[in-house]
Amino acid sequence: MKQESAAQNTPPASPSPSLHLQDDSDPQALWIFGYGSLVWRPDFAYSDSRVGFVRGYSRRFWQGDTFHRGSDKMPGRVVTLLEDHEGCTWGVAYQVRGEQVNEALKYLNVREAVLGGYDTKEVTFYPQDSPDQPLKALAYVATPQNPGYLGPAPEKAIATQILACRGFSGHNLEYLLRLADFMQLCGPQAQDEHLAAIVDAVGTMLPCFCPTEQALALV
Ligand SMILES: N[C@@H](CCC(=O)N[C@@H](CS)C(=O)NCC(=O)O)C(=O)O
Repeated sequence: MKQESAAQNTPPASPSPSLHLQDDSDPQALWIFGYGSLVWRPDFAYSDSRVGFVRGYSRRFWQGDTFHRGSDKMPGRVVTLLEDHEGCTWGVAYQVRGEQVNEALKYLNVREAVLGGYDTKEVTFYPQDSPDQPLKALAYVATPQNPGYLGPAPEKAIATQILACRGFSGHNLEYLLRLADFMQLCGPQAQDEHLAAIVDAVGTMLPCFCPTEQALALV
């Protein structure tokens, strides 16, 4: 999906991201952008949510995961954001307010940073229903410097890895298919060729891995 070059806000790391990301309309509010498991399992209290996208980033299954969707011996693959001037990544932004802000940040620090190797980054989020009114949001991004980063691989190899891995939050295939389901719901304007190629590769390999009824039991 071609996008005009996005002005990318890359703020310095901030120990209190909410100071940089306050919602002008509600200083107590903070928006958190989810583009992977946060899309279907935020698991923190929030006051509002919007489907939409961020420009200047592409989603990639380039982060290893040895806890939620994999193990030390067989790391799974989960998503991160890659800076890409022509990129556009769809997801969900959640608004947290008042007490919810610290609760969400404490929870996500453990889930994303401590257990997942993600770091926080300020992004500009465009709500699907009002792209002319973008919002500042906090995103959790796994950079190449984090120890769990796996980097690029052919989509077929990524599919093979996903089919073989599971962790404390479930099978890696569930992670892939729930994200693919979300993208279907976003409509035809939401494209993710990387995700679609991995889903296609899984579809061609799944019958070789196990009969359909066993495959359905995986997720
Ligand atoms: N930060 C991305 C990716 C988050 C993600 O998938 N993180 C993993 C940590 S490795 C996770 O929370 N997994 C929980 C699960 O797989 O259910 C997002 O905003 O959704």
